[in-house]
Amino acid sequence: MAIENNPVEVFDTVFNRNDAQLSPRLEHGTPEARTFKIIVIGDSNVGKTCLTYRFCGGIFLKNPEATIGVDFREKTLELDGERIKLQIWDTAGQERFRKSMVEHYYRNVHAVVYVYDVTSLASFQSLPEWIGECSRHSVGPMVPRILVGNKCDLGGHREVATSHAQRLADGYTFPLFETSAKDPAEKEHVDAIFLTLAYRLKSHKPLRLKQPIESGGPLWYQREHETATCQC
Ligand SMILES: Nc1nc2c(ncn2[C@@H]2O[C@H](COP(=O)(O)OP(=O)(O)OP(=O)(O)O)[C@@H](O)[C@H]2O)c(=O)[nH]1
Repeated sequence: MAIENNPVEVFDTVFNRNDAQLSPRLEHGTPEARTFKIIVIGDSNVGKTCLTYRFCGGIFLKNPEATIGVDFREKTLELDGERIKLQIWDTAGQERFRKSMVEHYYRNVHAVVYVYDVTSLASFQSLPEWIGECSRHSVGPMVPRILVGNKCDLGGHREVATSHAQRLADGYTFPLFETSAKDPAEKEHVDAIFLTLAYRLKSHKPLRLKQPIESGGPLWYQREHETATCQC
């Protein structure tokens, strides 16, 4: 659900419904999918909207408008024979678009994706503030989180070294992914971000770190013996 109108109207139409209403019942006879709410947060312009579009729709949005309040997308996955629905809340990076709705982002959150832009040191330096904001809004320490460095296709303009990001991620014990919403070859890595969270939420098991697929290539994490198919 893209929210493009007056934020106040949007607030009324979306947020005054409870989570059950946000996850409509499936047709009779279809197994109900377990639903998890994932919020995607980080500075404006880091690519939060493009990452969620790449995962949910398989496309790259060239000229997305700045998110006002929140955009809301869903994707249903079948993981090891179980239907899992991810409600992905793409939140506004700009403070002026966040104020009235911030409490609602953090209500009943199951997982968090923190995004920075590898070509913007400032967006990386903001991460502790975003992480602190989650804590201030009672997102508990057991809520799975992932750190994502986006825009890896712009390698020549990189301002955040992988080693630097890895140190931060290790300090918080979050997995780190580096990827690009733009590069179609990176789609698998974008999917891996959300699938990693989906498996974690489904099983309540800790994430297990494995070696990056190619040394020097994008970092991502994979769980053994797990396969997924997506139903859009
Ligand atoms: N080169 C490159 N550009 C990207 C990538 N992801 C997003 N962009 C561009 O970065 C700009 C911002 O992308 P958005 O997805 O709107 O960023 P956002 O974080 O959602 O921004 P807000 O809605 O303001 O919070 C757009 O011009 C995108 O086309 C990427 O992986 N590589």
